Amino acid sequence: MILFENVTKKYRGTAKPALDGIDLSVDRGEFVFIVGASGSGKSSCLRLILREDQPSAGRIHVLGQDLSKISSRKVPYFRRNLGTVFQDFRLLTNKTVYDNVAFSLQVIGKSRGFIQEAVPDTLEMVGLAGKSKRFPHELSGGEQQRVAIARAIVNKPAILLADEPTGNLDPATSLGIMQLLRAINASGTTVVMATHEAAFVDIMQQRVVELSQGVVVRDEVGGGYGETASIPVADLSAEGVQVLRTTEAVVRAALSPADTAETEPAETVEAATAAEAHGPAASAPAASEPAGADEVLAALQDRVAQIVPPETEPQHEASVFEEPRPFGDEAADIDDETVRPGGPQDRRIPAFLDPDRPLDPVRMSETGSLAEHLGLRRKDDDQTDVGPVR
Ligand SMILES: Nc1ncnc2c1ncn2[C@@H]1O[C@H](COP(=O)(O)OP(=O)(O)OP(=O)(O)O)[C@@H](O)[C@H]1O
Repeated sequence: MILFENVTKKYRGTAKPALDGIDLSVDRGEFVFIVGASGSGKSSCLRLILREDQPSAGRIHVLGQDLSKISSRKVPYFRRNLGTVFQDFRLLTNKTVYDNVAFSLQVIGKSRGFIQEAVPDTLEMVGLAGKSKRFPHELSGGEQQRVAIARAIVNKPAILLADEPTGNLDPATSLGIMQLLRAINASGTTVVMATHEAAFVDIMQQRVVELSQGVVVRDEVGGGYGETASIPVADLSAEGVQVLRTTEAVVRAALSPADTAETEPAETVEAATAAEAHGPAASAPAASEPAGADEVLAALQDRVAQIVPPETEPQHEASVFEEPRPFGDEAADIDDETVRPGGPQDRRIPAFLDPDRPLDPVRMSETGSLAEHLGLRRKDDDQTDVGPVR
Protein backbone atom coordinates (compact mmCIF):
# COMPACT_ATOMS: atom_id res chain seq x y z
CA MET A 1 0.00 0.00 0.00
CA ILE A 2 2.94 2.32 0.79
CA LEU A 3 6.39 1.42 -0.48
CA PHE A 4 9.61 3.42 -0.10
CA GLU A 5 12.55 2.10 -2.10
CA ASN A 6 15.90 3.57 -1.12
CA VAL A 7 14.34 7.00 -0.69
CA THR A 8 16.55 9.99 -0.01
CA LYS A 9 15.26 13.50 0.60
CA LYS A 10 17.73 16.36 0.70
CA TYR A 11 16.40 19.87 1.06
CA ARG A 12 18.06 22.68 -0.82
CA GLY A 13 20.75 24.44 1.16
CA THR A 14 21.14 21.67 3.75
CA ALA A 15 24.29 19.66 4.28
CA LYS A 16 22.69 16.39 5.40
CA PRO A 17 19.70 14.61 3.88
CA ALA A 18 16.49 14.62 5.91
CA LEU A 19 15.90 11.05 4.77
CA ASP A 20 18.82 8.89 3.75
CA GLY A 21 18.12 5.74 1.77
CA ILE A 22 14.84 4.73 3.42
CA ASP A 23 13.20 1.38 2.66
CA LEU A 24 9.73 1.00 4.07
CA SER A 25 6.67 -1.04 3.25
CA VAL A 26 3.26 -0.55 4.87
CA ASP A 27 0.47 -3.02 4.19
CA ARG A 28 -3.21 -2.35 3.96
CA GLY A 29 -4.91 -2.09 7.34
CA GLU A 30 -1.75 -1.53 9.36
CA PHE A 31 -1.39 1.02 12.14
CA VAL A 32 2.17 2.31 12.00
CA PHE A 33 3.78 4.74 14.39
CA ILE A 34 6.71 6.71 13.05
CA VAL A 35 8.81 7.84 15.96
CA GLY A 36 12.13 9.60 16.32
CA ALA A 37 13.74 12.65 17.81
CA SER A 38 12.91 16.09 16.49
CA GLY A 39 14.42 16.52 13.05
CA SER A 40 14.76 12.78 12.42
CA GLY A 41 12.62 12.97 9.29
CA LYS A 42 9.10 11.95 10.36
CA SER A 43 7.23 14.83 8.74
CA SER A 44 9.39 14.62 5.64
CA CYS A 45 8.31 11.01 5.33
CA LEU A 46 4.60 11.90 5.55
CA ARG A 47 4.98 14.78 3.10
CA LEU A 48 6.49 12.41 0.56
CA ILE A 49 3.61 9.93 0.96
CA LEU A 50 1.18 12.78 0.42
CA ARG A 51 3.15 13.87 -2.64
CA GLU A 52 3.55 17.33 -1.15
CA ASP A 53 7.20 16.87 -1.88
CA GLN A 54 9.30 14.64 -4.12
CA PRO A 55 12.30 12.53 -3.14
CA SER A 56 15.77 13.50 -4.27
CA ALA A 57 16.43 9.85 -5.05
CA GLY A 58 14.59 6.55 -4.82
CA ARG A 59 11.02 5.54 -5.58
CA ILE A 60 7.76 5.81 -3.67
CA HIS A 61 4.64 3.82 -4.47
CA VAL A 62 1.36 4.60 -2.74
CA LEU A 63 -1.82 2.66 -3.51
CA GLY A 64 -0.08 1.00 -6.39
CA GLN A 65 0.96 4.28 -7.98
CA ASP A 66 4.53 5.35 -8.63
CA LEU A 67 4.34 8.89 -7.24
CA SER A 68 7.01 10.16 -9.61
CA LYS A 69 4.65 9.37 -12.47
CA ILE A 70 1.70 11.35 -11.17
CA SER A 71 1.51 14.70 -12.89
CA SER A 72 0.96 17.80 -10.78
CA ARG A 73 -2.50 18.09 -12.30
CA LYS A 74 -3.42 14.64 -11.04
CA VAL A 75 -2.03 15.04 -7.54
CA PRO A 76 -5.32 16.36 -6.12
CA TYR A 77 -7.11 13.24 -7.39
CA PHE A 78 -4.47 11.03 -5.85
CA ARG A 79 -4.87 12.80 -2.51
CA ARG A 80 -8.56 11.96 -2.37
CA ASN A 81 -7.49 8.54 -1.17
CA LEU A 82 -5.52 10.00 1.70
CA GLY A 83 -6.89 11.69 4.79
CA THR A 84 -4.57 14.00 6.69
CA VAL A 85 -4.59 15.20 10.27
CA PHE A 86 -2.08 17.65 11.71
CA GLN A 87 -1.05 18.87 15.12
CA ASP A 88 -2.53 22.31 14.48
CA PHE A 89 -5.94 21.08 13.19
CA ARG A 90 -5.97 23.45 10.18
CA LEU A 91 -9.69 24.10 10.24
CA LEU A 92 -11.39 26.85 8.30
CA THR A 93 -11.96 29.38 11.05
CA ASN A 94 -14.85 31.13 9.32
CA LYS A 95 -16.84 27.95 8.70
CA THR A 96 -18.93 25.90 11.09
CA VAL A 97 -18.05 22.36 12.11
CA TYR A 98 -20.54 21.06 9.55
CA ASP A 99 -19.18 23.26 6.78
CA ASN A 100 -15.58 22.35 7.54
CA VAL A 101 -16.39 18.70 6.96
CA ALA A 102 -18.78 19.35 4.07
CA PHE A 103 -16.19 21.50 2.30
CA SER A 104 -13.86 18.56 1.73
CA LEU A 105 -16.69 16.77 -0.09
CA GLN A 106 -17.87 19.83 -1.99
CA VAL A 107 -14.47 20.42 -3.54
CA ILE A 108 -14.44 16.91 -4.97
CA GLY A 109 -17.89 17.24 -6.45
CA LYS A 110 -19.97 15.09 -4.12
CA SER A 111 -23.71 15.51 -4.45
CA ARG A 112 -25.64 17.59 -1.96
CA GLY A 113 -27.61 14.50 -0.93
CA PHE A 114 -24.44 12.58 -0.17
CA ILE A 115 -23.03 15.45 1.83
CA GLN A 116 -26.22 15.88 3.81
CA GLU A 117 -26.08 12.26 4.90
CA ALA A 118 -22.35 11.73 5.22
CA VAL A 119 -21.43 14.81 7.23
CA PRO A 120 -23.84 14.39 10.17
CA ASP A 121 -23.11 10.68 10.40
CA THR A 122 -19.38 11.23 10.39
CA LEU A 123 -19.72 13.94 13.02
CA GLU A 124 -21.69 11.49 15.11
CA MET A 125 -18.96 8.90 14.72
CA VAL A 126 -16.34 11.29 16.05
CA GLY A 127 -18.61 12.35 18.90
CA LEU A 128 -19.59 15.80 17.68
CA ALA A 129 -23.20 15.22 16.69
CA GLY A 130 -24.50 18.13 18.73
CA LYS A 131 -21.87 20.66 17.70
CA SER A 132 -22.28 20.93 13.96
CA LYS A 133 -23.26 24.60 14.08
CA ARG A 134 -20.32 25.74 16.17
CA PHE A 135 -17.31 27.55 14.82
CA PRO A 136 -13.80 26.27 15.55
CA HIS A 137 -13.12 28.96 18.15
CA GLU A 138 -16.15 27.68 20.09
CA LEU A 139 -14.61 24.22 20.49
CA SER A 140 -11.95 22.73 22.73
CA GLY A 141 -8.68 21.60 21.18
CA GLY A 142 -9.78 17.97 21.28
CA GLU A 143 -13.06 18.81 19.61
CA GLN A 144 -11.26 20.74 16.91
CA GLN A 145 -9.06 17.75 16.26
CA ARG A 146 -12.18 15.59 16.01
CA VAL A 147 -13.51 17.94 13.35
CA ALA A 148 -10.21 17.63 11.51
CA ILE A 149 -10.46 13.84 11.76
CA ALA A 150 -14.08 13.88 10.56
CA ARG A 151 -12.97 15.96 7.60
CA ALA A 152 -10.16 13.51 6.90
CA ILE A 153 -12.32 10.36 6.97
CA VAL A 154 -15.65 11.55 5.59
CA ASN A 155 -14.64 10.42 2.11
CA LYS A 156 -13.43 7.02 3.33
CA PRO A 157 -9.75 7.37 2.54
CA ALA A 158 -7.67 4.23 2.18
CA ILE A 159 -4.89 5.83 4.22
CA LEU A 160 -4.97 8.27 7.11
CA LEU A 161 -1.76 10.22 7.71
CA ALA A 162 -1.51 11.85 11.10
CA ASP A 163 1.39 14.15 11.94
CA GLU A 164 1.56 14.65 15.72
CA PRO A 165 -2.25 14.68 15.99
CA THR A 166 -2.14 14.92 19.78
CA GLY A 167 0.75 17.34 19.98
CA ASN A 168 -1.41 20.29 21.08
CA LEU A 169 -3.67 18.33 23.43
CA ASP A 170 -3.63 17.35 27.08
CA PRO A 171 -3.25 13.63 27.90
CA ALA A 172 -6.93 12.87 28.53
CA THR A 173 -7.98 14.58 25.32
CA SER A 174 -5.14 12.88 23.46
CA LEU A 175 -6.40 9.54 24.68
CA GLY A 176 -9.81 10.16 23.15
CA ILE A 177 -8.15 11.05 19.86
CA MET A 178 -6.04 7.90 19.97
CA GLN A 179 -9.14 5.80 20.60
CA LEU A 180 -10.78 7.39 17.62
CA LEU A 181 -7.77 6.75 15.36
CA ARG A 182 -7.69 3.18 16.56
CA ALA A 183 -11.39 2.74 15.77
CA ILE A 184 -10.84 4.20 12.32
CA ASN A 185 -7.99 1.75 11.77
CA ALA A 186 -10.22 -1.10 12.95
CA SER A 187 -12.68 -0.11 10.25
CA GLY A 188 -10.06 -0.90 7.60
CA THR A 189 -8.21 2.38 7.10
CA THR A 190 -4.43 2.20 7.12
CA VAL A 191 -3.08 4.68 9.66
CA VAL A 192 0.44 6.12 9.62
CA MET A 193 1.08 8.41 12.56
CA ALA A 194 4.18 10.42 13.40
CA THR A 195 4.33 11.03 17.12
CA HIS A 196 6.32 11.83 20.22
CA GLU A 197 3.67 10.23 22.46
CA ALA A 198 5.76 7.50 24.07
CA ALA A 199 3.01 6.28 26.40
CA PHE A 200 0.48 5.62 23.65
CA VAL A 201 3.07 3.96 21.44
CA ASP A 202 4.10 1.68 24.28
CA ILE A 203 0.59 0.66 25.22
CA MET A 204 -0.95 0.24 21.79
CA GLN A 205 1.68 -2.32 20.74
CA GLN A 206 1.43 -1.57 17.05
CA ARG A 207 4.18 -1.46 14.47
CA VAL A 208 6.84 1.13 15.27
CA VAL A 209 9.23 2.57 12.69
CA GLU A 210 11.93 4.61 14.36
CA LEU A 211 13.93 7.20 12.44
CA SER A 212 17.22 8.64 13.54
CA GLN A 213 18.87 11.30 11.42
CA GLY A 214 16.93 10.22 8.37
CA VAL A 215 17.66 6.52 8.70
CA VAL A 216 15.31 3.72 9.83
CA VAL A 217 17.00 2.36 12.94
CA ARG A 218 14.11 0.14 14.05
CA ASP A 219 11.05 -1.40 12.41
CA GLU A 220 9.28 -3.51 14.95
CA VAL A 221 5.80 -5.00 15.17
CA GLY A 222 4.32 -4.58 18.63
CA GLY A 223 7.16 -2.29 19.63
CA GLY A 224 7.41 0.50 22.14
CA TYR A 225 8.57 4.06 21.79
CA GLY A 226 12.21 3.13 22.36
CA GLU A 227 15.33 4.71 23.73
CA THR A 228 16.65 6.78 20.87
CA ALA A 229 13.37 8.59 20.39
CA SER A 230 12.73 9.13 24.07
CA ILE A 231 12.23 12.48 25.62
CA PRO A 232 14.37 13.36 28.64
CA VAL A 233 13.17 11.97 31.94
CA ALA A 234 11.87 14.61 34.33
CA ASP A 235 11.57 14.42 38.10
CA LEU A 236 8.13 13.48 39.31
CA SER A 237 6.47 14.99 42.31
CA ALA A 238 4.20 12.86 44.54
CA GLU A 239 1.24 14.63 43.01
CA GLY A 240 2.57 13.86 39.60
CA VAL A 241 2.75 10.17 40.45
CA GLN A 242 -0.90 10.24 41.53
CA VAL A 243 -1.93 11.92 38.31
CA LEU A 244 0.09 9.30 36.53
CA ARG A 245 -1.59 6.37 38.26
CA THR A 246 -4.96 7.77 37.31
CA THR A 247 -3.87 8.34 33.77
CA GLU A 248 -2.31 4.93 33.42
CA ALA A 249 -5.51 3.16 34.40
CA VAL A 250 -7.45 5.16 31.88
CA VAL A 251 -4.91 4.77 29.12
CA ARG A 252 -4.48 1.05 29.71
CA ALA A 253 -8.22 0.45 29.76
CA ALA A 254 -8.75 2.43 26.60
CA LEU A 255 -5.81 1.41 24.47
CA SER A 256 -4.68 -2.01 25.64
CA PRO A 257 -3.97 -4.43 22.78
CA ALA A 258 -6.87 -6.43 21.40
CA ASP A 259 -5.82 -9.75 22.98
CA THR A 260 -5.94 -8.20 26.43
CA ALA A 261 -9.30 -6.68 25.60
CA GLU A 262 -10.77 -10.07 24.78
CA THR A 263 -10.23 -11.46 28.23
CA GLU A 264 -10.77 -8.19 29.98
CA PRO A 265 -13.20 -5.95 28.10
CA ALA A 266 -11.79 -2.47 27.78
CA GLU A 267 -13.58 0.44 29.32
CA THR A 268 -14.30 3.64 27.59
CA VAL A 269 -12.47 6.68 28.88
CA GLU A 270 -15.63 7.79 30.58
CA ALA A 271 -16.15 4.45 32.31
CA ALA A 272 -12.55 4.30 33.47
CA THR A 273 -12.72 7.85 34.67
CA ALA A 274 -15.93 7.06 36.55
CA ALA A 275 -14.17 4.16 38.24
CA GLU A 276 -11.51 6.55 39.40
CA ALA A 277 -14.12 8.61 41.15
CA HIS A 278 -14.22 5.82 43.71
CA GLY A 279 -10.64 6.54 44.65
CA PRO A 280 -7.11 5.67 43.62
CA ALA A 281 -7.40 2.07 44.83
CA ALA A 282 -10.24 1.43 42.40
CA SER A 283 -8.18 2.64 39.48
CA ALA A 284 -4.87 1.10 40.51
CA PRO A 285 -3.46 -1.53 38.17
CA ALA A 286 -4.83 -5.01 38.88
CA ALA A 287 -2.66 -7.64 40.56
CA SER A 288 -2.80 -9.75 37.41
CA GLU A 289 -1.32 -6.98 35.33
CA PRO A 290 0.77 -8.30 32.44
CA ALA A 291 4.56 -8.23 32.51
CA GLY A 292 6.06 -4.98 31.28
CA ALA A 293 3.77 -2.81 33.35
CA ASP A 294 6.74 -1.17 35.00
CA GLU A 295 8.07 -0.06 31.68
CA VAL A 296 4.69 1.31 30.69
CA LEU A 297 4.43 3.07 34.00
CA ALA A 298 7.87 4.59 33.51
CA ALA A 299 6.94 5.77 30.04
CA LEU A 300 3.79 7.38 31.38
CA GLN A 301 5.71 8.96 34.21
CA ASP A 302 8.01 10.60 31.72
CA ARG A 303 5.17 11.79 29.55
CA VAL A 304 2.89 13.03 32.27
CA ALA A 305 5.70 14.84 34.05
CA GLN A 306 6.58 16.52 30.79
CA ILE A 307 3.18 17.73 29.79
CA VAL A 308 0.89 17.82 32.82
CA PRO A 309 2.10 19.91 35.71
CA PRO A 310 -0.28 18.57 38.39
CA GLU A 311 -1.23 21.99 39.63
CA THR A 312 -2.44 23.27 36.29
CA GLU A 313 -5.73 22.73 34.52
CA PRO A 314 -5.58 20.75 31.29
CA GLN A 315 -5.36 23.03 28.30
CA HIS A 316 -8.24 22.47 25.97
CA GLU A 317 -7.96 25.55 23.83
CA ALA A 318 -5.44 25.81 21.07
CA SER A 319 -3.87 29.22 20.86
CA VAL A 320 -3.29 29.39 17.15
CA PHE A 321 -5.72 28.59 14.41
CA GLU A 322 -4.52 28.32 10.91
CA GLU A 323 -6.27 28.11 7.64
CA PRO A 324 -5.84 24.66 6.15
CA ARG A 325 -3.45 24.15 3.36
CA PRO A 326 -5.13 24.39 -0.01
CA PHE A 327 -6.19 21.01 -1.33
CA GLY A 328 -4.03 21.43 -4.40
CA ASP A 329 -6.28 22.89 -7.05
CA GLU A 330 -9.20 20.69 -6.09
CA ALA A 331 -11.65 23.54 -6.04
CA ALA A 332 -11.10 23.90 -9.75
CA ASP A 333 -11.67 20.19 -10.24
CA ILE A 334 -15.29 19.93 -9.21
CA ASP A 335 -16.26 18.75 -12.66
CA ASP A 336 -13.36 16.38 -13.00
CA GLU A 337 -13.62 12.96 -14.53
CA THR A 338 -13.89 11.19 -11.19
CA VAL A 339 -17.56 12.14 -11.28
CA ARG A 340 -18.51 9.23 -13.46
CA PRO A 341 -20.91 6.29 -13.42
CA GLY A 342 -19.72 3.76 -10.92
CA GLY A 343 -17.34 6.32 -9.49
CA PRO A 344 -17.01 7.32 -5.87
CA GLN A 345 -20.12 9.45 -5.83
CA ASP A 346 -22.17 6.45 -6.89
CA ARG A 347 -21.06 4.33 -4.01
CA ARG A 348 -23.75 3.67 -1.49
CA ILE A 349 -23.57 5.52 1.76
CA PRO A 350 -21.21 3.41 3.83
CA ALA A 351 -22.75 1.38 6.58
CA PHE A 352 -21.08 3.40 9.28
CA LEU A 353 -22.94 6.44 8.04
CA ASP A 354 -26.27 4.72 8.53
CA PRO A 355 -27.96 6.81 11.21
CA ASP A 356 -30.03 3.83 12.34
CA ARG A 357 -26.95 2.02 13.52
CA PRO A 358 -26.10 3.08 17.00
CA LEU A 359 -22.59 1.96 17.78
CA ASP A 360 -19.70 2.52 20.05
CA PRO A 361 -16.72 2.41 17.70
CA VAL A 362 -14.20 2.38 20.49
CA ARG A 363 -15.72 -0.58 22.27
CA MET A 364 -16.26 -2.41 19.00
CA SER A 365 -12.71 -1.81 17.92
CA GLU A 366 -11.69 -3.62 21.07
CA THR A 367 -13.69 -6.71 20.17
CA GLY A 368 -12.67 -6.70 16.55
CA SER A 369 -16.27 -6.51 15.40
CA LEU A 370 -16.16 -2.92 14.31
CA ALA A 371 -15.02 -3.44 10.75
CA GLU A 372 -17.63 -6.14 10.21
CA HIS A 373 -20.35 -4.00 11.66
CA LEU A 374 -19.36 -0.99 9.66
CA GLY A 375 -19.14 -2.94 6.44
CA LEU A 376 -15.93 -1.11 5.67
CA ARG A 377 -13.42 -3.90 5.27
CA ARG A 378 -11.63 -3.29 2.01
CA LYS A 379 -11.64 -6.33 -0.19
CA ASP A 380 -10.72 -4.55 -3.39
CA ASP A 381 -7.20 -4.29 -4.64
CA ASP A 382 -5.15 -1.26 -3.68
CA GLN A 383 -4.89 -0.10 -7.21
CA THR A 384 -8.61 0.09 -7.76
CA ASP A 385 -8.84 2.72 -5.04
CA VAL A 386 -6.94 5.33 -6.88
CA GLY A 387 -9.60 6.52 -9.26
CA PRO A 388 -8.41 8.45 -12.25
CA VAL A 389 -4.75 8.72 -11.36
CA ARG A 390 -2.67 7.45 -14.22
N1 LIG B 1 11.59 22.71 3.87
C1 LIG B 1 12.74 22.39 4.45
N2 LIG B 1 13.89 22.99 4.06
C2 LIG B 1 15.08 22.66 4.60
N3 LIG B 1 15.23 21.73 5.56
C3 LIG B 1 14.11 21.10 6.00
C4 LIG B 1 12.82 21.40 5.47
N4 LIG B 1 11.92 20.62 6.09
C5 LIG B 1 12.61 19.87 6.97
N5 LIG B 1 13.92 20.15 6.92
C6 LIG B 1 14.98 19.52 7.71
O1 LIG B 1 14.90 18.13 7.50
C7 LIG B 1 15.14 17.43 8.71
C8 LIG B 1 13.95 16.54 9.03
O2 LIG B 1 12.85 17.39 9.32
P1 LIG B 1 11.40 16.79 9.64
O3 LIG B 1 10.48 17.94 9.79
O4 LIG B 1 11.06 15.76 8.67
O5 LIG B 1 11.70 16.11 11.06
P2 LIG B 1 10.66 15.57 12.15
O6 LIG B 1 11.19 14.26 12.61
O7 LIG B 1 9.29 15.60 11.62
O8 LIG B 1 10.85 16.65 13.30
P3 LIG B 1 9.79 17.14 14.42
O9 LIG B 1 9.57 15.97 15.34
O10 LIG B 1 10.50 18.27 15.09
O11 LIG B 1 8.55 17.58 13.70
C9 LIG B 1 15.42 18.49 9.77
O12 LIG B 1 16.82 18.63 9.86
C10 LIG B 1 14.81 19.74 9.19
O13 LIG B 1 15.51 20.88 9.61
